[in-house]
Amino acid sequence: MAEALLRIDGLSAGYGAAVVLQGVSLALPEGDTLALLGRNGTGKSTLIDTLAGATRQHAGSITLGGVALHRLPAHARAAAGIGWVPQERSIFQSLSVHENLTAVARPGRPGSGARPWTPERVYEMFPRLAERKTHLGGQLSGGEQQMLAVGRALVLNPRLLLLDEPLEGLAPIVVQELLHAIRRITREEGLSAIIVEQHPQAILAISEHVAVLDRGRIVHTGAAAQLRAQPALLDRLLGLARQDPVDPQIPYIK
Ligand SMILES: Nc1ncnc2c1ncn2[C@@H]1O[C@H](COP(=O)(O)OP(=O)(O)OP(=O)(O)O)[C@@H](O)[C@H]1O
Repeated sequence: MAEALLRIDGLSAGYGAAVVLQGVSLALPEGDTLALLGRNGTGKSTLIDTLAGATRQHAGSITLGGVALHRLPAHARAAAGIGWVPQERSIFQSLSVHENLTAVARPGRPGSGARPWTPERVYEMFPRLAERKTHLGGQLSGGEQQMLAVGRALVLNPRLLLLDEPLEGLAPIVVQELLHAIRRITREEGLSAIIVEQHPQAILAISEHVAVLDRGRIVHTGAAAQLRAQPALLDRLLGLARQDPVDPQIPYIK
């Protein structure tokens, strides 16, 4: 891929002495979205967490816009351009929605040309959050907490958004709302993203690229549209029995 924003080379990482990811190499061009797929326990969250600096890296390099991310501690990675929405959402339960956003907001990136993300822009994207500005994080529904987690990552004005199972456990109507928002953020606003999801069709529909992990190694990379058009291959890569329909309850974005 030409002009990669993110480049991962020979990455091995895990927890303590345990190595989960082995020899992972990937590249992502600026403005594109990568769907990161794989069965349960294959290392998807470990890869996202490693980009955010929350695991132990044993080997390899990660560069973001030419900056050697792997040399930076976790707390410095937001300033380097990582906007992380972890699987457990991690919003501040005892702060209001507005305080959650203002507590972490950073100014836009000079020279990026992109309209900076502010709490007000997050409210435009998620009107439900605007209505609940003064509510505490802990009082929100699961869907609202996820919207707030995405909003908190956006106000960091990142170069790369990392979304770990953003649709997990949400009602179909909220899934649809979030999918539309994620598509706006990545397609219309052009923010680069890596999205881990258990609902492959939904996420392939809004991604340019796909990578599939199996037992900590990349077993497939390519165009998301191409894999989406090959359900048998997709099922095989995800270890699904052929007769299992892929996420039938999720309304897809066409
Ligand atoms: N904090 C941790 N300490 C030790 N091992 C862990 C930790 N988190 C995950 N693992 C192990 O790392 C491996 C990969 O887990 P990971 O969560 O990255 O998989 P995943 O593909 O994201 O799966 P899922 O879809 O279930 O979230 C698993 O064997 C898991 O048990």
